[in-house]
Amino acid sequence: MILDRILTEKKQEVKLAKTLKSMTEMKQSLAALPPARSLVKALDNRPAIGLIAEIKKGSPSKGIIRADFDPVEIAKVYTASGAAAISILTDEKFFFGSSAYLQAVRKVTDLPLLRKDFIIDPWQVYESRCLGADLILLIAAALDDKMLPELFDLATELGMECLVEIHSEEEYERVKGLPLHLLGINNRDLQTFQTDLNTTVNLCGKIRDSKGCKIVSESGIKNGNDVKFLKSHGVDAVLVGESLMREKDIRQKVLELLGWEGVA
Ligand SMILES: O=P(O)(O)OC[C@@H](O)[C@@H](O)c1c[nH]c2ccccc12
Repeated sequence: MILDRILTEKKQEVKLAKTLKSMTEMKQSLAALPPARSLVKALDNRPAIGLIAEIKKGSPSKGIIRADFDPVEIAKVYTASGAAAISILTDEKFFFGSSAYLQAVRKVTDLPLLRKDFIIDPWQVYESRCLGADLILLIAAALDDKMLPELFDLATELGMECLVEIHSEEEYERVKGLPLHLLGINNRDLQTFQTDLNTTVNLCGKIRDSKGCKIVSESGIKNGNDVKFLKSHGVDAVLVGESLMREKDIRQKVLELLGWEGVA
């Protein structure tokens, strides 16, 4: 499965990266950073559903999604159009991303930034904070029951929030003991790459009563109707990449997703 291939590569990548920059060095530079921004607070402060707009050049299943790709310009449009946060893919090998995109975007927006990568090692949590991330993604399927809480606690200690991603009820059972603030439900099946918004609907029903955390529906969200549908099932925010990246007029698409069509 693709996730196994990605994780094998990621382990190698982190091993090499650790030889180039030490954890001690990163710890020292943390003190100079401004505090991380809270996505939970940003979502609390808005009446409508929150949009986490993703900067995504490509993916393993689709190849290059947006050839004319300028992450800084895209971030400016997202910021000016009402996104609640920006997600930035930093994985190079499979998602055509870069840490440099995150650093560049940090300079042009005050929105919370989610570092979207395969975080499997504490070293990457420090690195994320140093790059300017406010939140990190933790994928339940990529982490065992020892590493998941360890990375979660470390991120919290560094002032960041975690978006904990699940795809099934079994995974929910594994993560529900954490002090979750943001629970991501990935509509994409990583074996088949198919997306099905009912993944969110089905899991939402089970999670809603037992948890006071924000629910973020991720992947395969194509238009304003999809967002309305998810909202009607109690979702607090949506994470959208591809359908924004395929648009010429990104601002218009953000407004459509947020249900403000015609406002601009
Ligand atoms: O491009 P989409 O279908 O709108 O999906 C965005 C986002 O959910 C997706 O990029 C994603 C969700 N979880 C991930 C984990 C790793 C890499 C990527 C992802």
